[in-house]
Amino acid sequence: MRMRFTKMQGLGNDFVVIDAIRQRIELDAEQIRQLADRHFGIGCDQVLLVEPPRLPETAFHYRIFNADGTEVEQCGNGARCFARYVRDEGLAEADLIRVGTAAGAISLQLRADGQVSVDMGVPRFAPAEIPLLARSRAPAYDLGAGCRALRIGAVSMGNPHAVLSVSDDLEQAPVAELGPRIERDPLFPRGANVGFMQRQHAAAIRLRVWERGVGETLACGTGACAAMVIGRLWGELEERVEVSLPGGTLLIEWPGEGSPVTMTGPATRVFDGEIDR
Ligand SMILES: N[C@H](CCC[C@H](N)C(=O)O)C(=O)O
Repeated sequence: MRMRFTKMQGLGNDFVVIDAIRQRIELDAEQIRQLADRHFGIGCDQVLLVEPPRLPETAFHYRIFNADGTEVEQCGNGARCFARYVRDEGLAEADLIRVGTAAGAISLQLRADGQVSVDMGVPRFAPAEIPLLARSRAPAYDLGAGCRALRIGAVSMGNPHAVLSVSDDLEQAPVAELGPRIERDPLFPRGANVGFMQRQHAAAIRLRVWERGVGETLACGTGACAAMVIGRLWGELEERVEVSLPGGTLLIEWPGEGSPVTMTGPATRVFDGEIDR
């Protein structure tokens, strides 16, 4: 049976977007892995499903699957692509689109300049997926990862994030070595995305992210939000921060605790296709 899809990307974090409103879609973890495979499938970091709404006052349900087949709670770069997709496909007319996710509802704002702003919701410091935070609200934690004690911040953007501050050259950061170890550390029973943040000044950071269920990606939207929030809690960042990732730059705004985080950046359609499934 043929399935239509659209390949999209947000700062090089790439997606296979599937309309599950006008197509009947049933995909198990193995089929997701096959679609995401960069040699035997289409290739992407995440598969995104566009579904009819489930939550009140939302226009769609937005489902996210990592390349390893796991379904997750939130994806920031994917949210911007979701907005662009439903608009281009004529599934939505409004510039402001409210969608439901496994982490609750978020608002997507299509802007006149072609970028998309997303209200990513209020960061959570004592969520079930990071029980460590329930024990203490200190924004920084010492974590013994092997022989090195690391200073680490942890926050949920609906999905779990660990954030490490890196003082020296970000290109030399041990992303491939420490990323998977922290992703699977018992402190994060549902796994974690791991951000390596280098502060440039109070309004700019550089960031690399080892993503749960994928590995290092060219950009991570929720990771950019998490890093900015932790940096701000550490008293090092202002409320508007440019986050430079290997794939490009996001603007992250957060007034402070109890307020939602806003992420602004691009969303690009790459090609449409069909695949047998
Ligand atoms: N790997 C993430 C999901 C995708 C997040 C990322 N692509 C973004 O833009 O936020 C997780 O397992 O929570």
